[in-house]
Formats: sequence, structure tokens, C-alpha cells
Amino acid sequence: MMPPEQETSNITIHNSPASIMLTNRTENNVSVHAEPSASSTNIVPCSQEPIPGQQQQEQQARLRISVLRESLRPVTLKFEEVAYSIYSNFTARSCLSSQEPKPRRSVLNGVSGVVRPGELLAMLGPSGSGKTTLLTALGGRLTGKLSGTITYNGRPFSSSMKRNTGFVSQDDVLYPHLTVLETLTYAALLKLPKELTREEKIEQAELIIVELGLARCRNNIVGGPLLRGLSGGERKRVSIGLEMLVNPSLLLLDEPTSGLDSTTAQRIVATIRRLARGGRTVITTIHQPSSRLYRMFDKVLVLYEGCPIYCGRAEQAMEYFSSIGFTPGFNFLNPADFLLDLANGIAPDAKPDEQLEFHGRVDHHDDQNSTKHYLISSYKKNIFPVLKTDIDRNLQDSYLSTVISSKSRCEVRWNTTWWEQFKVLLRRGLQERKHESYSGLRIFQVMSVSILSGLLWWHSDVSHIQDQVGLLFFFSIFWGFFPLFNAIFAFPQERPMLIKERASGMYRLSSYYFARTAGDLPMELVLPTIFVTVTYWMGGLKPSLVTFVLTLLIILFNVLVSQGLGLALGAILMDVKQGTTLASVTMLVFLLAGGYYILHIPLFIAWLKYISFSHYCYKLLVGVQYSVKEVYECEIGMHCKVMDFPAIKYLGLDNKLWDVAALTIMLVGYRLLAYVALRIGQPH
Ligand SMILES: Nc1ncnc2c1ncn2[C@@H]1O[C@H](COP(=O)(O)OP(=O)(O)OP(=O)(O)O)[C@@H](O)[C@H]1O
Repeated sequence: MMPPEQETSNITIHNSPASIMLTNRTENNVSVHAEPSASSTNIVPCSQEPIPGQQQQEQQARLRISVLRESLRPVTLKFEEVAYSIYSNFTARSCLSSQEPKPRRSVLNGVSGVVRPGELLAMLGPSGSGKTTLLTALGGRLTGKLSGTITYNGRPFSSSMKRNTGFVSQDDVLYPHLTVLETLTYAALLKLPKELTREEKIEQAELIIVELGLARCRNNIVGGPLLRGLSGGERKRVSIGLEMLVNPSLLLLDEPTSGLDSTTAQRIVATIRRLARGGRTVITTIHQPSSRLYRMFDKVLVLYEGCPIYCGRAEQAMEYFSSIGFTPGFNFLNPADFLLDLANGIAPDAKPDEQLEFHGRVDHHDDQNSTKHYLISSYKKNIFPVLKTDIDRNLQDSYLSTVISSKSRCEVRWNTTWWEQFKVLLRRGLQERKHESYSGLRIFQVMSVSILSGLLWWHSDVSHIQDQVGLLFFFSIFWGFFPLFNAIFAFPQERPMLIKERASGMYRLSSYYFARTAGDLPMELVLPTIFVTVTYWMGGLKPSLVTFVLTLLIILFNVLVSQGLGLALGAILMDVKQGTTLASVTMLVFLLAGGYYILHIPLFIAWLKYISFSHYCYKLLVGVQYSVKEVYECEIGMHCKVMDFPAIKYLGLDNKLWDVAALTIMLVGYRLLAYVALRIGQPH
């Protein structure tokens, strides 16, 4: 395939705007076709007949060498009259009237285009013109009221298309503590089909590293806002690499060059173009590309406040605008600057000083509006009809091939088994969070509290029953607070990653959920074990191994329930601040209603203790610590039954099974609630 500089167009450019739009160089030069391929990695024949061994081997060999070389399932993306609006109190904008007040605000208005395999389309437009919204819509990730049609080889977006689409968002969503190699390896293990062995998947990750020029920093941690790691360009390449692992046929990138120096930006766009030349359909949004970058684009789509003003070959954009009366002046060396000025309503005949002042001057507002209206009506008159013909022309072909092929195929929903996903996610989570789980600060926090409380209750005696009961109550409250607050962070912190990975169909929510909650368990259980061991014996509680083990088990049970509540609050609110506020109120209520501080709670509010897991835990702890016949020295020389001690009498120590059952219901209920909240909160 020829590099674009050498590629030639077979269609002569005429002065008529419509004839400019007819030119389609990719169709003439790129030797990939839009028919859905039978060798899709996530589409397998429905028939029960086994694939012959040789054929299977060939398929595997093809998968191995395919990454970054050529697309296996070329996709022609067509979108017609795409419109999107959001609820707003502000004045709505529409393509030809900008003053009319409406309850909905139009973000995209009648955007159309065709992007074929091998082509790189760049979306240009001022900030807020709707580029990201359109890109998100094309990636099948936009929720809300979207109208118009978007087809992929003539079909609507499907779960197989979802896995065939790479989406690189503007912000790099990566785990900061993993290295480049780990990041790509875990993604390869989750994303690549089960036909490949584990070693082959790791090999693919290595291939990507080499291909994207990341070999030098393969063992460096990715880093984040508070952790020094990769440079911006390297992070962006890791993000692209993650999407490239499945060799997607459609690659969408949101401002891949923002914040990068011009050389790095050029390197990234060169990579993207190379990916396009491998038969992929690539769309990128871009801010202020230099003229060098602009020359790398095959097509451009220019948006003006959500309305298209140009969609066609990049090199013909200037000629089109000249043909409708906007000729670039001497100061426009970069076509992108010219297009962006037009998309801001700045006509090229404005003098440089006027251009600078343009936005601030009221009397130019009308000029801006009339420029906008003229550009939009010219688009509708000259470009849209040609685009429409182009969209309709091939629609029938791809529809036919869809009908034929869909009869002989079915979609495989996941590339890896539930168990495989669970194992990889568990390992990845443990690695990413090991610094947090095993942090010295956390261990110090628990150890210092355990030693301090051991000293405060040092060898307490059963005759000081008030103190001993206080220690048991402290156990139940401390091990209610601590896991609750730790668990609240789990889902809100991982939300961007979860949304991103789930949107690309990487794993099931259930495998993620179980891996995430199981990953936290070791440390969540080890710390209370150490705590109880130290404080129990220092505090002089009953010197019986059985009682100690039962005390420990009750506290571990309480930890799991409290963790479940934290997970549920985090998943429902998805906001750490709100979650911790609600958790502190909840725990305060549990503390007061637990049955230790207030023994005469009015009946109308006494029910609060029944929803408190700390209450059940406290009851069970007291229940295993003292037997029914046990006595204590209530006054000098006088012995009273433990069960008659007011705080214990108030608790009522019968029905221990009911307490265990209540805790079990909470354990399951909170975790189920967390899962349901996560599922409901998912964009798809
Ligand atoms: N869900 C939403 N809620 C509120 N406003 C939205 C929403 N989605 C899009 N918008 C608005 O729609 C407009 C287009 O947003 P979009 O992010 O697509 O613009 P953009 O061209 O990508 O901008 P930039 O180049 O600055 O990223 C903006 O004014 C934005 O505030």
C-alpha cells in the first residue's frame, strides 16, 4: 500500500462543490473490503459441526500474526443525520435558528458521513462543538436521545461490534501501579479469544509494546496524577495499545494528541494512520492540528456548534470552501486553522486584528450568525446530497451480505470464561492494590489501637464486668467502622476503569464483582485477627481457647457484614464523600442504638437496634464470653449472676441463632444490593 503522500486520486477535482465530494480515494487505493469477514475472532459458526483441525490451526495462526498488521473484519461506518439533544434550561441552538428557546438543547444536528476501512477521519471543531459526543455515539456508548442512523457494515451496533471497536478516551484510564507490560498483559488475557494460549496472549502484549515503541519503558509503572510514571505520550500509546490488542476494525480516539508536544503528537498520529492503513476504520477528534498533522488525515468532518459544515477528503476542504466563497488569505498556511476559524464563524476576509477581537464584539454577532447559516446551508446544498448518495449506494450491498452472513453465524458474548476472568481480575486487583492493602500506615493504625486498648483494659477482671462488656462493645464498633470506611472507596475509585472496560465487553460484571470483593478479603481478615489476638489476651477476657476462637469468628463475621454495607453504599452513591458521610451517620446510629450506652431507649425508636449489625455482634460476643450460671462480685463479698447485670439483662442473651441468622441475612443482602446497584449503574 502506498503511503498517502504517494497515493493518487483517479477522480479529477472540479470547481463544483458536489464533484469534490464525489472523490473517494480510499475506495480506489485501499485493498480492503467492507464485507463482514468469516474469520472474526468473536464470531464463530453456529453449526455444531467441529471446525476441521487444519482450518482451526490456520485460524489460530492468523490470530497470532494479525495484531497491528491487518484488520480481520473490515468495517464500513456510515452515519446519517445523527442528532442528539440534552435537557437544558438554556436557549437551544439549531442549525438554522439560534434564538428559539426550547427545553432541549441540541448538541448534534444532522451529522452524516461515511468512513471506510483504511481511512482516517479527523473531526475538527471548536471546543464544545460536539466532537466527543459524536465520537461516543459512533462507538455505541452514548446513552440518551439519539436520532438518525449509524450502521457498521449495514448493521446496527451489536455486542460483537462492541468487541470489534477500540475506544481511546481523552483521559487515559489506566491503573497507576501496574507496569506497561503488566497493563497490556492483563488486558491481553482478558480480551483475546480462548483459541489463543496464555503464552500466545502474552506474546501479543509484547508485540504491541514493540510496535508502539514502548519497549524502553515496558517495566516502568504507568503512574498517575500523584505518582510519577510514564510521560503523556507514552501513556497515550499504552491506551492505544490496550485498544489494539483485539485488533479492532473500528478505532475511535478522542483527542489523542492533546497536551503533547508537536513531535510526540505527530508520532501518535503517524501510529494511528499506520493502524488505519492496516484496513481499520479510524476516527479521531483533534484540537488544532498542525499542517503536518492535517496532511496525514484522509477525511475531515468539521462541526460548527453541532452542525456539520464540511465532510469529505481532507485535501479538498480548502477547495470546497473557496468554491463557496471563502478563500484563505495569505496568513492561512495551515488548513486546520482556516477550518477552525470558519467553524467559529470567522470569515477569512476579516483582518487579523478583527479576528482577534471578533468574539468580544456585539456588532459582529450577526456576521457570525450569517456566516454560520451560510456555511450550514452550503453544506446541505452541496455536500449532504453527495454524502447521501454515497451512504445509500453501498447500503444495499452491505445489507445483503449481512442477511446472508447472519444466517450462518452467531455471536460469542465473551472471549474468556467466567473463571478465567475472575482469576485474571483477582490477580490484577491484588497487584494494583498491594501498596494500599499492605500499607504500613494501615497496619500501624490497627496495631496501635489494639495495643492501646490492650493497655487500657489490661488484665481486666470479671468483677469489673462493666469494663469487660465495654471492651466487647468496642470490638463490635471498631470492627464495624474500619471495614465499612475502607469498602466505601472500592467501587467509586474504580468506576472509570469499570465503565471503560465493561463498555468494550472485556468481562462480566459478576466476575469483576467477585474478584474485587475477594481481593480485599485477606487483609480485611488478617488485620482483625491480629487485633483480636493482641487485645483479647491483654484485656484479660476469658482465658479459654474456645471462647477466643468464637470471639474471633464473630468479629470476622461482623467485618464481612460491615464490608458489605460499605460496598453497597459505595456502589449506590458512587461518590466517596457522600458515602463516608452516610456511613458515619449510620455507624453513629448503630453506636447509640447498640444497647451499651442507652439502656432505656423509648419504644418508638428502639427498633433501630434491629437493623444494626453491631448490636447482633455485641450480643453474640457477650453471649460467648459469659455462661448463664456465671457470677461476678457485684459488691464486696457479694456475688451476683452475670445475666442480671443491667447491660447484659437488657441485651437478652437467648436466641443466639436468631442473631447469627440476622447477620447472615445482612451479609448476603448488602452484597446483593451492592451488585444490583453496580449493574443498574452500568451504562450498558
Ligand atoms: N451529558 C451532557 N450533559 C450536559 N452537557 C452535555 C452533555 N453531553 C454533551 N454536552 C454538551 O454538549 C456540547 C458538546 O460537548 P462535546 O464534549 O461533544 O464537545 P467537544 O467538541 O468534544 O469539546 P472539546 O473539544 O472541548 O472536548 C458541550 O457544550 C457540552 O457541554
